[in-house]
Amino acid sequence: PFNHMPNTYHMEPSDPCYEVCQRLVRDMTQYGVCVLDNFLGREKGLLVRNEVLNMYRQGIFSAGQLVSNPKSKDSQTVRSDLITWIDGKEPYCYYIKQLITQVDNIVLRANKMAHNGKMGDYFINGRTKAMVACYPGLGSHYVKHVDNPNKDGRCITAIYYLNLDWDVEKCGGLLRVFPEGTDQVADIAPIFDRMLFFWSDRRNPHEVQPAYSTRYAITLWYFDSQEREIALKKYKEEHAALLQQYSQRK
Ligand SMILES: Cn1c(O)c(C(=O)NCC(=O)O)c(=O)c2ccccc21
Ligand SMILES: [Mn+2]
Repeated sequence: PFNHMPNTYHMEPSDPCYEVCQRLVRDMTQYGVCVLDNFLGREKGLLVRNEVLNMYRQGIFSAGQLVSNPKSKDSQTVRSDLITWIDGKEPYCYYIKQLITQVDNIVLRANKMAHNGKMGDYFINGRTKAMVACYPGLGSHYVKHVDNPNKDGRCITAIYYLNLDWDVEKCGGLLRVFPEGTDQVADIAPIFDRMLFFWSDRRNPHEVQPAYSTRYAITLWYFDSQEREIALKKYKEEHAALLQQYSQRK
């Protein structure tokens, strides 16, 4: 979806997104994580938040995974995250689509302006749909994991948080990142209008700690063109082999 961007992209320092893109390149290169606060500004942030709340009220979110709570004897299940995937063309996602376009522009420009024309040695040429996630409180959480442990093509995770007046002491829901190669952890509160980027691979295991208020976020995963191409090829070969086996069954 990026062909609308001219290839030879030259960024004017006057361009408002210039310093944001510089920040992104610098932080990703140095830490592999980048936090940008007041990303859209309050007014636009609230418009995006309202769209997500309306989606939730309309029951558009599919039932999240049920995590049976091993600790409780009555095997009560703690409902975990609720998610829905959108491409932004849906009628009720006008402002979410604007957010997505804004993030696309920044990631693309950052990728192009990085020293050797690539950020983190990736060439970004696509992304997933947007995953809108809701943790319905009640201790719902997400266990420690790596987004892309096996080279499925995703190189950058981009998360936009929508939670007004979020107090981690009261509400929990902290994102804890365990950057590879250090004992230091990065604790990121899912506060309103905060944009977060991090490398999707094994460099950044992370967990969502139990949330006690409703916690909303919108996630985009950006693809490295080469890694994605190889992953798709492998996927097609595995698929063909499975069909072959199946068609030969007695
Ligand atoms: C709901 N949710 C997630 O919240 C995260 C995740 O890491 N979130 C980090 C965060 O919200 O701060 C995920 O990585 C994830 C992956 C697949 C399906 C659902 C998922
Ligand atoms: Mn994750």
